[in-house]
Amino acid sequence: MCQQSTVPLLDHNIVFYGAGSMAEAIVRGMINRNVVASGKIVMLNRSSSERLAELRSRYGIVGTNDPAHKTEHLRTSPVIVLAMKPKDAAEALRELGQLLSPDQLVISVIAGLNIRTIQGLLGTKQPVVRTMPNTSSSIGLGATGLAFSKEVEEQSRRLALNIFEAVGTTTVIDEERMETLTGISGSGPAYIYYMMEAMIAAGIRGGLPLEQSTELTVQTVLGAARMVQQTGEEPAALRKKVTSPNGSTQAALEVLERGDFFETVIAAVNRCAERSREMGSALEKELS
Ligand SMILES: NC(=O)C1=CN([C@@H]2O[C@H](COP(=O)(O)OP(=O)(O)OC[C@H]3O[C@@H](n4cnc5c(N)ncnc54)[C@H](O)[C@@H]3O)[C@@H](O)[C@H]2O)C=CC1
Ligand SMILES: O=C(O)[C@@H]1CCC=N1
Repeated sequence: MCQQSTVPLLDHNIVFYGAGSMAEAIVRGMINRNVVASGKIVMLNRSSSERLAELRSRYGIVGTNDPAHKTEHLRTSPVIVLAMKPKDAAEALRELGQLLSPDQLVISVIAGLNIRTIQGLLGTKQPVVRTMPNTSSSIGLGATGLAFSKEVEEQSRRLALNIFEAVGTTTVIDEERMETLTGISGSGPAYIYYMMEAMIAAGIRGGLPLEQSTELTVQTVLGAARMVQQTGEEPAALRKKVTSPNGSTQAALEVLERGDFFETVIAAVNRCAERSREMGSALEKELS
């Protein structure tokens, strides 16, 4: 299921446990889209007060790393978003499990960490939504995959979908496919940026100023994505329309083929998925 829609204002407090890039991307998107009043967003970060001050002034959110406030928010907020790195998750979840009551919804954005492990580390059969968003959520163009534990009731399911629909599209999948999805849309923006870096560099090496090379690259990527979206044509069909027989595009694509571009991208997606599983397994070991 893929959809994008405007949603009603959330009336819940929502705690972001970990206030890094991904948490900020979602918060920024939610505030931009007026999904929730900024005063209802609480961001907890382990170390840096500077980071929290920056987020408070940028978005008007409530940010704290005071232990008593943190405990109070974690105890009482109906929705808690786990947004720390996988390496920090086990400790945080063990601590969190002591504080939760059964109706609090836990939403995780952590790569590789599966629902069974989340519940195991919490030590409770908490309703859990496992998600994989991406940083484009910050401009409302995210793509988020979601899987639900069986404890998640319809209302909470809707709530989680509302949060991520507000910052882009949502795709509900079987949890077993979450690593593949991570390889495509979770990490995918980085591959596109890498391709853009190379195109910009090529423009500069060919004598274009940085600004022009960047503008041409950005518009090209944007236009290509929109063409696929708006024409409904397959990327391969659109590619063929650019490629005149024996022309310049064909010559360029032959170079990409010689570099095994297609299979290299697939190998990158697969390796990303495998790495997510490795991170998940490391966390699963914390259970024993
Ligand atoms: N950056 C991305 O594009 C995406 C990231 N993710 C997932 O999001 C999670 C966060 O990633 P980033 O935001 O990139 O990392 P980050 O390193 O920017 O942010 C994580 C933050 O969590 C804080 N933290 C760690 N342990 C904590 C604790 N016990 N209490 C409070 N705060 C704590 C850290 O101080 C840090 O500021 C990861 O698990 C990653 O797998 C998912 C999708 C995309
Ligand atoms: O690199 C990572 O592990 C995270 C997961 C998806 C995007 N960034």
